[in-house]
Amino acid sequence: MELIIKYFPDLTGRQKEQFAALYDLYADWNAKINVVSRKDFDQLYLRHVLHSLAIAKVCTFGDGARILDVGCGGGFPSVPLAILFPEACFTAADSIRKKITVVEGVAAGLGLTNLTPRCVRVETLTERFDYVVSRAVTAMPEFVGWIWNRLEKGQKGSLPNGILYLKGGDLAEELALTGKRWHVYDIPRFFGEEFFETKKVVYTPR
Ligand SMILES: C[S@@+](CC[C@H](N)C(=O)[O-])C[C@H]1O[C@@H](n2cnc3c(N)ncnc32)[C@H](O)[C@@H]1O
Repeated sequence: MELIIKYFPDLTGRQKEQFAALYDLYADWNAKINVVSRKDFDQLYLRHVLHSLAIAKVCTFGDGARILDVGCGGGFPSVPLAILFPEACFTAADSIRKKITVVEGVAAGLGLTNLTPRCVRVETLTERFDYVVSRAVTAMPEFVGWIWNRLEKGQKGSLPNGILYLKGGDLAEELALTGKRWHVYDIPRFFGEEFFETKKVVYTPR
C-alpha cells in the first residue's frame, strides 16, 4: 500500500481507503476462487496493483472516457485504474464466469460504480470504446484483430484514443506483425528496477 502512495501521492482519502481495502477483498475472494497466484499474493500491491497503474503513468483518462479491459481475469489492470480514475467508465471483460464473479465481488466491496464486469468473449462485443487496456492475454497480432474495430477515434484522455497493453520481454518482432506503430514505455522509468526490469507499456493510437 505504501508503494501506491509513494508513486501516486495525490490520491484522495477515498482512493486511499479503496486501495487499502483491496488486499482483504482479494484475499477473501482468492480463497474461494483462485485468480491471483498464491505464490505472489503477498506481492499483490507490487505485481498487480502498481503494475496495472503503470498505464496511468503513460495516459490519464478523462471524464466519461470509455475503457475496455480485455481479458481482465481477477480485475487487472481495470480495478486499480477504476479507483484512480473515478470519472472514467470501465468495462472489465473476461470469458470465464468465475473470474467475473471475483471482479463483481471486489467492485461491490469497493463501491466501484464506474466499473462494469462482463462475462463475454471480447470478439463478440459490438459497442465502441475510447481506450483498450490489457495485460497478459494473447499475442499482439491476434489481440489487435479482436478489438481494433471496437475503438472510437478521438481523444478522451492525455493521449489519443488507442490501445495500452502491459508487456514483458522483447517484443519488437511481435509488435511489427500487427502493422501498427507502437510507442514503448519502460516501466522502470516510472517505478525503478525492482521487479519491473523488463516490463513495458506499449501504446498505439487508433
Ligand atoms: C493470463 S490471464 C490475465 C488476466 C489479467 N489480465 C491479469 O493480468 O491478471 C488471461 C485472461 O484472458 C481471458 N481471455 C482470453 N481470451 C479471451 C477472450 N477472447 N475474451 C475474453 N477474455 C479472454 C482469460 O479467460 C484469462 O482470464
